[in-house]
Amino acid sequence: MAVALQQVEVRREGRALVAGVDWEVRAEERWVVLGPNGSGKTTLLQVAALRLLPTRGAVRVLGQVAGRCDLRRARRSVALVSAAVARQVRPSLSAAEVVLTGRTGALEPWWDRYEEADRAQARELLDRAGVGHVAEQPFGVLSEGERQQVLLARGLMASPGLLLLDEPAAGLDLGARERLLQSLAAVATSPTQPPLVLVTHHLEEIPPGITHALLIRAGRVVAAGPVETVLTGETVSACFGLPVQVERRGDRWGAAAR
Ligand SMILES: Nc1ncnc2c1ncn2[C@@H]1O[C@H](COP(=O)(O)OP(=O)(O)OP(=O)(O)O)[C@@H](O)[C@H]1O
Repeated sequence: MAVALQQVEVRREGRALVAGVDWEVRAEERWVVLGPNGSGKTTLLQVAALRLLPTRGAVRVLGQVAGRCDLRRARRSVALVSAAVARQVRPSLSAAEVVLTGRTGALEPWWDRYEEADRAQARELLDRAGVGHVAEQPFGVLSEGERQQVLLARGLMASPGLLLLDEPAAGLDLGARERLLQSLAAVATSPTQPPLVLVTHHLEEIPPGITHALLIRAGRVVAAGPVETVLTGETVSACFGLPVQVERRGDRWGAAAR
């Protein structure tokens, strides 16, 4: 079991941001977490990333029990790709350095020593994502689409046991989104890659290979399970609070108001 949450609750300023969450992610599963703005998706991802301890409930990630393990060590096996990570990166670092430092989750190349094999792996990850040509460019000048590919490569560089992505396709144009979804699908469909959890607002941003979905509204789980049973008009309407029609076209999803 990669993630096991039992009755997890996170309270801030007297308010429950998430409550009563039971959720299990197995090694072979690839999850999408969907929900409206402010429903608690990022909070839940932070808990699964061992970056946030819940106020109540039990959290076990990759065999480590939160509150009973060395969190700094345990966190190293969980890669988190998010806008918060992107903001921490020094803009003058090259794309290749951003990926390379992902090996240990460092923010500066001088924090660690790297072998030639590490540098080669960073280059290969960028090539595989189709952004090898920006390897020597400063991260700060990259387009949003290139940046997301670099951040995904950085996450994979750590050879994580769990890969968590918070809204990776937000703000991307159609082409950049489709290229990122291709990279994500390659990870999601590979049996040698770790379990993956991807947070999004849009069914159109679900990459091929996603097997399970968790729908959350106002901090509570509306539905969780295999995509075929969870991504229906009824549950997605309940989650977003408006009547929507859900469509599946091949290995892609879509939704529109009814
Ligand atoms: N540290 C905090 N203190 C108080 N409230 C917080 C804190 N962090 C988050 N919140 C609130 O918790 C709620 C859930 O936030 P969260 O970021 O988890 O939602 P989300 O589903 O990821 O939202 P979005 O889709 O808009 O990114 C929001 O109402 C937010 O304002």
